[in-house]
Order: sequence, then C-alpha cells, then structure tokens
Amino acid sequence: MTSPVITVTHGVVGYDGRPVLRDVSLTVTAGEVVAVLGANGSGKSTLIRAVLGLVPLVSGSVTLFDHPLRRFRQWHRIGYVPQRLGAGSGVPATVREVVASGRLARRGVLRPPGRADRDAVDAALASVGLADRAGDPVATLSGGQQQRTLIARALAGQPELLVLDEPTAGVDAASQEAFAGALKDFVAGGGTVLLVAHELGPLRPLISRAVVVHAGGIAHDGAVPEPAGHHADPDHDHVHPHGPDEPAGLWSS
Ligand SMILES: Nc1ncnc2c1ncn2[C@@H]1O[C@H](COP(=O)(O)OP(=O)(O)OP(=O)(O)O)[C@@H](O)[C@H]1O
Repeated sequence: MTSPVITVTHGVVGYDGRPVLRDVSLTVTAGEVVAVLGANGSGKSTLIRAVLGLVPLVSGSVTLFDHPLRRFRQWHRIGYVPQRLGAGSGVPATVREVVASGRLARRGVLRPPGRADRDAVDAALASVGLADRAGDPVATLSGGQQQRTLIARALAGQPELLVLDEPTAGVDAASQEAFAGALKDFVAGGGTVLLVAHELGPLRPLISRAVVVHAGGIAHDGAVPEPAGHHADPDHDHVHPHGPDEPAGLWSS
C-alpha cells in the first residue's frame, strides 16, 4: 500500500500573479486519509484544485497515479466534491438523478445506464443514508443532506481517490455521522482520501495524516494536531467566522 496516488513537488500556485502557495511538496499514498488544515485563505482549496489541474501551477509538478498531470486522462479514478456547491438548489433533479450523474465519467454519456450503474448508485445512496430520499427533489433536502448527495455522487463513480473540499462545514450532526460512515466504508475498500476540513469532528478517527498549510507552504505534515481552545468544544459550529489576520497556529482555521 505504498504506491503514490498524489505527488506534488515544489508546487507554486497563484492567482493573477499573486502567489498563494510558494513551495509545496506533498505525497499521498494509497490507502491514506489526509486532512488539509489551515487558516482561512491559507490556500487549502487552492492546493486541492492544483492537484486536480483546476488551477495551473506556476512551477513545480503534480503527478496522479504516477502520471504527470498534463497527461492524466483517467478521471474516473477520482471523485471530487467541491466546496459548498449548493447542490441542485433550483434544479428540479431528484437525489437519484444527481447521484447517477456521478456514473457519467465511467459509462460515457451515450451508453444507457446498466445494472452495474444502478447498483453503484444504490450502494452510494445507502452508504450516505439517503436511500429513502432517492426519489425526492434535491431542493427539498437540508443543506447537510444535499452535501451527502454530492458525496454519494462522487462515490457512485467508484473512484480510487476521493478529494473533498470541506465536506462537513456547516453540516448537521446526523449528516456528519453519515458521511463519516461512508468514508470509513470507502477507506475499508482500499480508497484514498484527500480532504480539506476546518472541523474534523466524527472524521477525526479516520484521518491518518494531517497537513497544515500556512504562509504559502506546509507548516506541518504528520499526526493530527489536538484541537485547541474553543475548537475542542464538540458543539462548536465553525462556519468561517475568523478574519484572515488571525494568527495561525497549527489548528487555527
Ligand atoms: N479564483 C481566484 N482568483 C483570485 N484569488 C483567489 C481565487 N481563489 C482563491 N483566491 C485567493 O487565494 C487565497 C487562498 O484561497 P483558498 O480558497 O485556497 O484558501 P482556503 O485555505 O481554502 O480558504 P477557506 O478556508 O476560507 O476556504 C485567498 O486569499 C483567496 O482570496
């Protein structure tokens, strides 16, 4: 279980000529569950977007499953849940339809869904605890349930790597627990996870490594830091209240 899934080597990433990540190197190997932590605006989302080729590197390199990013074509091996999509709000799709769209990269748009597609969608819905809501319009679900729908959509593609940007931010406790259960199953099946999180909550026991982004680099790469101060409060509901000037400790967010 040591094959590299993600390798970032001396990555430099910025927007409009302003560097956000100045020199980042990171390796994620098969079976790891790596949490990316750091203050607001430190560049956590930028890091995972660069890993997926959604923002270009100014310099340095990224490889995915041992392929240089620019030559990587096996996107069905990766499931991505971006930050706060507001899944389906205003879209009259059902939960099942949104989750089924996660199969498209695997089956192609032109081939009708088959048994394997339906089974994968059913399994993904069950794993996030939404089987009973499959026929409901996503717009009628709570924010946490909509987030779970997006996670099920990523799982339905049966990826080897899941990349998640703040999957539990502002999500109700039941949805957090459901998500932790789904992630546990995914990891037990050999999956690899890279996720951005402010609060690990019920995910904490699943995290094998924490990477803290600070001042354009990686300030810590290793054990999950202990939550500090009010972050240790299990009821602490963190939805980005801090300004960018707050001093960054290992767990500041
Ligand atoms: N598309 C963009 N264009 C220009 N600047 C951007 C863009 N996306 C992010 N930034 C800036 O880059 C910096 C890092 O943003 P990023 O979203 O990666 O941080 P983050 O650590 O994920 O923050 P948060 O915890 O608030 O989600 C911030 O200063 C942000 O304003």
